[in-house]
Amino acid sequence: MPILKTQSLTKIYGKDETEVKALNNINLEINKGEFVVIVGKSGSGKSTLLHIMAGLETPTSGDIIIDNINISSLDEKQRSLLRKEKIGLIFQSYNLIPVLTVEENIKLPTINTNNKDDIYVNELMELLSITDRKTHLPSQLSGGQQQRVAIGRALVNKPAIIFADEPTGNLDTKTEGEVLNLLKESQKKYNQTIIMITHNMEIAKYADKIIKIEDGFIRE
Ligand SMILES: Nc1ncnc2c1ncn2[C@@H]1O[C@H](COP(=O)(O)OP(=O)(O)OP(=O)(O)O)[C@@H](O)[C@H]1O
Repeated sequence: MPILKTQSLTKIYGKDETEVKALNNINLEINKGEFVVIVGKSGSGKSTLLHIMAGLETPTSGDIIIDNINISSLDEKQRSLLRKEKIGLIFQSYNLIPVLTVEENIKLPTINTNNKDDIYVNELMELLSITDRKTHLPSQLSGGQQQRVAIGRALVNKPAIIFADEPTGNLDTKTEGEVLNLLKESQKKYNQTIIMITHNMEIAKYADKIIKIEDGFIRE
């Protein structure tokens, strides 16, 4: 069953001589529980596609359907609620809140939800090996530890879909392996869908589906 579909998705930036067609008529179907990677050269449209599928940017035309809901038909408030409930986001820049501790950063997406599962927060911190840093601030952590906090924050609401833009781009090989294993464990346990941009063909090998983009077009 598809959890996410795109229909004739097109994104045009700029106008006239500065016009860039970043996405051209993209039709995709991604099933529940799939691990999907998006590959393609720099500037091919990967981030644009990921941001639009995650509801962070609007397409110029076309639709995104998540769990049978056409997100184009939602207003910003409804879209933000859907993101909170169904989507986890992991970016290369960690976007942690500097004045909040590790534990508070992880719990941030649970504010204003009924999700008050402290046992799961503790379990996540254990899995991420950051329990002993839970009262630390992001500035007191290494890059890899900060990324693990960002992953904890993305997973805390047990989202149906996790969007990740090169989540291991800044990590050493060992931490990269740990982070990927953690994501895969979570994916299996909660039947989550992972949609990840990567330049790393080793990661792409583990994917159920590879989406290749070239100049805004999907190449099968
Ligand atoms: N806000 C913007 N305004 C104008 N053009 C943009 C904007 N964002 C992206 N583009 C253009 O759209 C195209 C696709 O960009 P996108 O960031 O999606 O590529 P990418 O495949 O993610 O690249 P990279 O691997 O370098 O991150 C590029 O030609 C880029 O210059």
